[in-house]
Amino acid sequence: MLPVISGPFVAVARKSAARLLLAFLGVQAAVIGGLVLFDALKHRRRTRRPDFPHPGVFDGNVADSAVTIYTYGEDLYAAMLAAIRGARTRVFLGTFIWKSDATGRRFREALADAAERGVEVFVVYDGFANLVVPRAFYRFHPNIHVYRFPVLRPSRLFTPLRSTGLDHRKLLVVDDETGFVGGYNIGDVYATEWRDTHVRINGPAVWDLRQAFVGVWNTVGAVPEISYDPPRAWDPHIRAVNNIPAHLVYPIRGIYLDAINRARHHIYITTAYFIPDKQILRALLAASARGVDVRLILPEDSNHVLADWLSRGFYTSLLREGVTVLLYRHAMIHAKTATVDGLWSTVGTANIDRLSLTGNYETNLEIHDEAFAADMERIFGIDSANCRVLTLSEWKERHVAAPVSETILVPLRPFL
Ligand SMILES: O=P(O)(O)OC[C@H](O)CO
Repeated sequence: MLPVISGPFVAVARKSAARLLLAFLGVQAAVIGGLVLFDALKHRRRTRRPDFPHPGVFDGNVADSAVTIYTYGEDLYAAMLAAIRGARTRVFLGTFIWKSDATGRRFREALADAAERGVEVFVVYDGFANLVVPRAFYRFHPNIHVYRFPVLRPSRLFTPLRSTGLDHRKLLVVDDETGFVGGYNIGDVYATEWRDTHVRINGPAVWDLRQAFVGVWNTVGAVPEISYDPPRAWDPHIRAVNNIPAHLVYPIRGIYLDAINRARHHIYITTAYFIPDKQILRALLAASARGVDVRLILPEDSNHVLADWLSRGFYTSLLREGVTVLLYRHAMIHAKTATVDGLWSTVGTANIDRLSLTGNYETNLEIHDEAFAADMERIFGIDSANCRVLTLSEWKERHVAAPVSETILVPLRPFL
């Protein structure tokens, strides 16, 4: 029989554990403060060049739908605004970030003009992501139906934490004929200073994006309810895959895992924030170990210092297993894309981190088409030319404070 430990021993043990935890949290806070300060100082010397490569606009077809890939904000926004200005019946727009700058105003005005001429307009934007934007900016034309995704929902106190996500999607659907989805939020900085990827669809596959918008609109109780529209086709070559926290479904993580585990030749991933969970990391390492050419494009310095440091905590195991880590330089790369074996592609709103893969509302396209994958790989090649290849020997020589900081930040991985 095990001895029963109780009384003063338990109290002392509890006190020591609490002290240790507090000390660790203090060290963690100090490390984060130090990194933020270090980053701010580095920021002054960091060169951001507007002349980073713009891979261009790529037109093609997937099954019966026309698909265009955009890789530069100004080109994309021009196409989105043209679609809104040409709308005849209905516009659905969802965005995570909507800045109150010139670009933000252009979208607001185009939507107001559409509503003025009788087009039904539905808008969703995320409350948390736009906390810093004055509320007055979101005073829309009175005929526009608006849903501000709430920062706090009291009803969520009675539902599982995992069902409370942010709306991280960037979606536009016009007249059920034209749809857009990808990494671009709405704002000036994204128009010219960030490298990102978005896709436009014309044709039957737009139904998927319509359903992505309408399904969540109705699920969260936005008004008025939008009627269901049955699909005109069901094409396995292109489909939208939706994370819907309210339904506790997160299939985007699943399509990534399946595609990585199926890879035989190569995996090319571009992601703004790389904080994979154990299974995604293991799948990538296993692919590399079986001879698959695994390449990751990540920002050398993103706009989130903490995300960068958490990401760096994975570099040693990636490099040891032969994964090629390509660090995008002199501009932020915000794309969320991947191709596998020149056959499978995904483009969407989900980063490879927990927030996206197990937390937020997200929409990714999953595309099985060689010509589309070839265009995506052309883009990957152009982006690679703007990257620095990180080597294991260089990584091992980083300042001794770096691995210590990376280790101290490990417990934060599940939160980002
Ligand atoms: O959450 P994302 O991927 O849309 O990125 C947003 C930017 O980080 C804004 O700071």
